[in-house]
Formats: sequence, structure tokens, C-alpha cells
Amino acid sequence: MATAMTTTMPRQSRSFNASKPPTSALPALPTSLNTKPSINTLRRTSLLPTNSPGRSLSGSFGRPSSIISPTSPIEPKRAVSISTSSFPQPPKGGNRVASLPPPSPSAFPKNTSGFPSSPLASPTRKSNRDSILTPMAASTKNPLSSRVSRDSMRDSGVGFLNSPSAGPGDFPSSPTRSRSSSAQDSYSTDPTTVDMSGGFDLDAPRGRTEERDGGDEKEMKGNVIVSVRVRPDGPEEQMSQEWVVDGRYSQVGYRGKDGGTFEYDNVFTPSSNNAQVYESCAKRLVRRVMEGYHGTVFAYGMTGTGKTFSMQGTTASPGVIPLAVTDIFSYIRETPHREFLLRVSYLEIYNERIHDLLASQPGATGFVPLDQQTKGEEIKLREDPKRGVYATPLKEEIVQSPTQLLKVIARGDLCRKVSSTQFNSRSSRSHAVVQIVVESRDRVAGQNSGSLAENRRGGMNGGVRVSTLSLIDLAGSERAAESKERRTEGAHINKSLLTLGSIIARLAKDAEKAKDDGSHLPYRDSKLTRLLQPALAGNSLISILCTVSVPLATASGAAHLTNIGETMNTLKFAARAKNNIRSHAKKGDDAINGADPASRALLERYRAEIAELRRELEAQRKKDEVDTAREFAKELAIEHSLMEERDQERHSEQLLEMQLARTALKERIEHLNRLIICSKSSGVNSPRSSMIALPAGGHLSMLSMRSSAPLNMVRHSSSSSLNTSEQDEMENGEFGEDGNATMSAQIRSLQADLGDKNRYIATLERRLLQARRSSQPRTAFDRSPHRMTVSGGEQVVAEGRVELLLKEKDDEIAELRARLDDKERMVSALRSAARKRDVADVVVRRSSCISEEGSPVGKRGSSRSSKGLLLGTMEEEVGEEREDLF
Ligand SMILES: Nc1ncnc2c1ncn2[C@@H]1O[C@H](COP(=O)(O)OP(=O)(O)OP(=O)(O)O)[C@@H](O)[C@H]1O
Repeated sequence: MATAMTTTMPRQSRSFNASKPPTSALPALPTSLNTKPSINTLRRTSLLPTNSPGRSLSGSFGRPSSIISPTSPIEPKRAVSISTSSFPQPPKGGNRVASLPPPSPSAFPKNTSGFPSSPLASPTRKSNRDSILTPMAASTKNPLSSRVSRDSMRDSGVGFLNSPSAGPGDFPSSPTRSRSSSAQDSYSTDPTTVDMSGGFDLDAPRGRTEERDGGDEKEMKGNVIVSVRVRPDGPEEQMSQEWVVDGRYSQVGYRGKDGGTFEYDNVFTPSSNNAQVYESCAKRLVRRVMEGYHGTVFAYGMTGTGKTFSMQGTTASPGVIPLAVTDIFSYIRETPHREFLLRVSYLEIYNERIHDLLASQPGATGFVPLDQQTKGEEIKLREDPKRGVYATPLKEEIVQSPTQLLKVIARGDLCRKVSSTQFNSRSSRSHAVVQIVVESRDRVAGQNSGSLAENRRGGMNGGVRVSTLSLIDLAGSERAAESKERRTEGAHINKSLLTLGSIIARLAKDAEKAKDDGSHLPYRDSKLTRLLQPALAGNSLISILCTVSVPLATASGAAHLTNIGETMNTLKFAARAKNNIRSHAKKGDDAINGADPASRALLERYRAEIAELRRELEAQRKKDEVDTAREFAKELAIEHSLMEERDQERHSEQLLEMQLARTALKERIEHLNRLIICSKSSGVNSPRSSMIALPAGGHLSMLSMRSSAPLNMVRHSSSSSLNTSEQDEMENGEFGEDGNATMSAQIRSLQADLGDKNRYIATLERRLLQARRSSQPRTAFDRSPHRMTVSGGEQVVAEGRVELLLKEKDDEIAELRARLDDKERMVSALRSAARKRDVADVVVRRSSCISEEGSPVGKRGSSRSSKGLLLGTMEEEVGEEREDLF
């Protein structure tokens, strides 16, 4: 199976067609041989009661008697090359364990193993386990050891994989602190690595000094978990009786030719489900990765044996990858004092080329036939002292939720090379590597409530911890292929798997040579081993899941032999891996702030970037505030100046109006004063005051022509209002002998009056012009968008006022012009009157001279009468002209 998650297209079980035997070489066998466990053990095993009512004892094929039959003792024909230390003898003592009833969870004290349990371990499960282990620990060969031997568990008759609590298809919900962490139960397989019950229990305190070295060795082995999963290859009843699969003792045995019995950390029977596999193989490792260790889980096995099924699973039974993803986020939820950044990459090694599955374009329909798949950019492997071996350039996606992470992986799955093989209609033709990089650091440095040691380990200096979880679904080995393409693929696959096998085989030897750095091992012979180098070299916790398929009883001939050979090879590979790989995985050092930017963790870089952006934002905000304040002040100033301008304009208008009014008043006063002068000078109190009198000297007593006031008004004006300038004029001889103003004085006065009027009109015109000029920009300004705050009504009123003012001024100017015309007419009338008077005076003077020469008396009388007559005529004329004027 090879497509994403196999959730959409679950496949049916299918039979092997092993008609063609394997052609390529098998991985090298380990050197030492041993036969373990004894058949007696297997016999005992078969008699053990199951914990699950109704389930078969072996839990494997439903017919335990057919598998491990007490009446048909199994005698392995050949010992398998597993060392004694690795696969210790099963406990002696017959069926003492078989008779043990399932223990009560409360019967024993908790956690007597002496190791701190995982913080996420279920108290219930833990208690259950410990309650079983405690009495058995007392019966172990090494009573000093506080650690619990796997034999104890075995004797207890409790095998996790057969636990009734986890039936097929169970899907554990998101793990929580209170959830079962029974995975650790399954890790215990080897009595020599007695701490295996706490596989990956890296924080356990060391034992006594003399035990330390041995303890380290055990710990390194404990960091490697090897499990075998047997897939159903048909109805369980039809399974070959030559095979023994015992989940509780974690054993797989073959009683046929070249057979043997193998023991691992976990053996999953065909009835085991994916949840159980995850719990035992990967759960704890995933947790350790979250704590800062590198972890690698890979599935190894022949094509069609269930590697992809175990890693990806189905909707009903999610595999290691989705369950790990769920656990990762559960851990994050449960660790509020730390912040995390997850990035995921997904690559495949196909025909010794690395492809970035996240950079590739999957087909729209999901499954993409091999020949239609586009190849992404080839990825190269590089080595860095700090990062180890890594692929580049590789797309990494930052993910924030399980759904997002699973979607990214599913997208990559769609791009995987998948095709039909002899044993698998949708066989993965590539090694697929999902890498989840976990970066974490304390949210607030120095505020962890944990112990000092924990704080130190947890990086309380605020640095970033980086760890990687690699989840690898290897391509299945295929011994025979029909098409050339399949053969090419198969050759590459087999070569890389063989390299992997041979490296693992040589690891033990190298480990014996102290301080061997493993640099001479052929890691570079394949991309797969090169990529796995850091893990195989011991920098990572490792969990290897080997999948095998046990043939049916009816199987025979070449297919049967092929299948047996493949299964045995896988079992041997698993055994070697368990024996040889030493992991000295250490929690990654926290990257200290301020490290080389290029090598800094993304979380650190992001944090730095966020801090930088925050600083920029703050600076920008401050600048914005200052700018806004400045802008506001500017606007205020503009507003203010506009208001001032408007006030000034209004003020100047008011001033103008006042000036005009004052000028008009002054004019009026002057005019009235002149009138008063005239009435006084015409002799208001004289008997002739009731008439317009001509002065005795013949001068016309004139009213001031600067007024249009009615004559009677003038006559009743008070003399007290005479102004000083006119008094001066009188005193300076501007007036005639009869006190009347001389004609020339009146003309001068009128001219002065005229000059005043002209100046006044000029002033008015100038003001009018100014008012027009200032009203235009103001109107434009009022209409500008900037001034939209002024309401339309105000604007109309303002415009109306200006119009009114202008009209008033225009009217005033017109009236003044009319008055000016009147004055001019008056002046010309007075001038003509003055001329006539002069003429009359001359005539009168001449006639009086003549009459004085003839008869002085009679002549004087007649001249007087003619003079009076002439004067009367003249006065009449002047009166007429006056009437014309007024
Ligand atoms: N434990 C199991 N229970 C039920 N079905 C299984 C189990 N293991 C495998 N299968 C089924 O067997 C078929 C082949 O499995 P899968 O594709 O996982 O094999 P594989 O090892 O990945 O093969 P390849 O190496 O060719 O990709 C699938 O249809 C899968 O559903």
C-alpha cells in the first residue's frame, strides 16, 4: 500500500504469489548461533490463559493448538544467530505464570522499577503494570536490581498486545495526561536490559557505580526498539502450523527447515491493530522527541507485508504517522510553559534519487500512475557537523494543527511512486521519509516549576531545543519482477536495503572496537543509509517495525519457499538490528540566543523577527502618532488662520461699514454745520430772515450747496452749531459786508464738498473692489473639500450676505453719484447766478453814475428805483434758479 493514509482506498488482503523465488542476495547472517527459546517455553506459552475471554491463547490465529501444540513439540532445526545476551532464556519454572490470575490493579504499589515514569504515563496503566511487576521483581535472579526483568512480565501472563482493552480497530483518542501509556509495557523484552519496560526512559537515574557501564550499554540498547508485526495472509485457521507467533512473549518461531525462534521487543500478531502497534513502538519515542531527542521510526519488510498499512493506516485504524501527529499536538497542549514550532518535510528516495514530495505536483485525482508523475527537483544530501546529514533543498512547511500536518503528509503521499507489483497492487516503490522538526523553548525563562535538573535539561536559558522525528516507510524488497521498470526499481530498493542490512550487521563489530566513529561503514553506498546515518550511528532513538507475512498452511512450492525465505530474512534483520544498534541519543542542546543566524533554529529566527517587527511596529506607531499630532496641529493652525482670516475680513468689513457710517455722519454734520453757517450768515435774527436775502452789498446770501436739506430746515438751524473753520472763514473776510458768504467762498466750499464726495466715492469703490477680491477666494475656499465641515446653509448665508453687501454698496455709490451730479448742477447754477449778479452790479453802478451826473436827487431816485428793479429782476432769476436746484 502506498497512497496517502490509505484512508480512501483500503485494500483487501491478498494472497502471495510466490511462484518466483527471490533472486537477489539475502542480508548477511549474524555470526553467532543460538537456539532460543526452547520448545518447552513455546509449549508453556501455548498453555497460558489469555487475558481476553474468548480469544485464543496465542492470540494469533484463533487456533493455538495448531500453532503451538503441546502434542507436537517444535524443535528448531537450526539455531538463529541471536546472541544469548540478546535473547535470554525464558524463565524457568514451568507454568507458574500461567496459573496466575490477572492481577488486581490495586494489589501492588506503584512504580517499583525505580525509574521515573513518563509524565504522560497513565496512572492506571502504570499501576497495573507495577502491580504485576513488583512480586516478580523479587523473584528475578538479580534482586539488587530495582529494574524489572522482562521475564517478570512474561511470567505475569499479561501481554499488552493481547490485552482485551485494545481490540482491533480501536482508535485511541488524542492522548492526554490521564491516558494510558501502556507502550512502555511492550518495550520490555530482554532481561539483560531490564529497564526495557521503560524503553526510551532516558531520564532514569543511574544505578550503582559498578553497574554504570553495564547500565549504559543497556540504556543504549534500550534506546532501540525492534518489533515484528505479522500480517494476516488469509483466514487465521488456515495459517501454517510451522509458524509460531506469540505476542505475549514477543516471539516468532519457525519450525521448518532452517527455522528458529526469534524474540523482539514486541511481536504483533495478526489480530493486533495499528493503535497497539503505535502504543508499543512509537508512542514513547514520540514523546521523547517532543522532549528534545531525535527519534526515528521505520518500517522494514517484504513488499505487501503491511509497512504502509502500519505507518499510515486507514480511517478506521490510523497508523503510526497519524497517531504520532495526534500525540505531538497533545504534548504541545499539555506543555503550556513551552512554545513550539513544527515544520515538516517529506521526501522519497526513488531509484536512488531524492524527490521532494511537498514540492511535487500531485495529480488531480489523487493516485498518480508512475509514468504520469512529475519529478520534482532532485535533492542532494549534505553533511554538517551540527545538523548531521540532511537533504537540501527541501521544502519545509510550518504546521500549526494536526489536521494541517496530516494534510501536508497526505499531499506528499499523493506524489509517492506507487505501482503494482507481484505482491502488492499499489506497492510503494520508494522509501518515504516524513521528517517533523520540533523546535521548542520555554515561554518565560526561569519560571519553570520543574526540578533543577529538569530545568537545566529543559533549557531554562531561553534557548531553542531542536529535535527531529523521522517516520520512514521503506519500499518493500521484491525478489522477482516482470517489467523492466519494476526490476530497476527492485534493484535500487534491494541494494539500499542490503546496504542497510550490512551496515546494521557491522555495527556490532564496530561497537566492540571502542571509539569507532563508524566512518568506514558504507553509509554512502545508498541514499537511504546515508540519510539514516545519524540514527544508525546512535544519535537518535530508534524504533524498527519489521513486517512479515506468514503463509497459509495450503501454501506450497516455490511461492511458499519464497515467502519463508523473505520472512526469515526480515526476522534476522530485525534480530540483528536489535542486537547491534547502539543508540546514545542525547537531548539536543538548546541553541543559545545570538548564535550564528544561519544555523539558528527557525523558532529563534522567528522570535527574533517578531521582536524586530514589534520594534518596527512600535517605532512606526510612535512616528504615526507624532505625524498625526503634527498633522492635527497643522490642520488646527490652518483652521485657526482661516478663522482668523475670516474674523479679520468680517472685522474689516465691519470697520469699513463703521467708517462709511462715520463718514456719512461726518458728512451730515458738516453739511448741517454749513447750513447753520449759511442761516446765520443770512441773518437768522434779522427782519429779512424770513426770506432769502441778498446782502446789502448786493451779494447773494447762499445756502450751502453741500446739502440737499429743505430751505426751511436750513433757516431754523441753530447758529450755535457753527464750526470753527467757517467762523475762521468769516473772520478772514470770506463773507460779505452783510455777513453773507461771498460767492467765491461758497464756490470754494462747494468744490471742497465735491472733493470730499469724490474721495468718499473713491474710497467706497476701493473697498468694494477689495470686498469683491476677498470674497472670491473665500468662496472658492469654502467650496474646497478641505472646508467641507462648513455646512451648506452657512455657506449660502455667507454668500447672500456678500451679495447684499455688494448691492448695498452699489446702491450707495449710485446714490452718491446722483448727489454728485446734483452738486455739479448746483455749482454751475451758482456760477451763472454769480455772473449775472456781477453783470447786474456793473449795470447798477453805471446807471447810478449817469443819474448822479444829470439830476442828483431826481436821478438818484430814479436810479434807485431802476437799480431796485434790476435787483428785483435779478433776485427773481436767482430765486428761479434756486427753485430749479432744490
Ligand atoms: N495487519 C494488516 N491487517 C489488515 N490488512 C493488512 C495488514 N497489513 C497489510 N494489510 C493489507 O495488505 C495490503 C498490502 O499492505 P501494504 O501496502 O501496507 O504493504 P507494504 O509492505 O507497504 O507493501 P509495499 O512495500 O509493496 O509498499 C494492503 O491492502 C493492506 O491493507
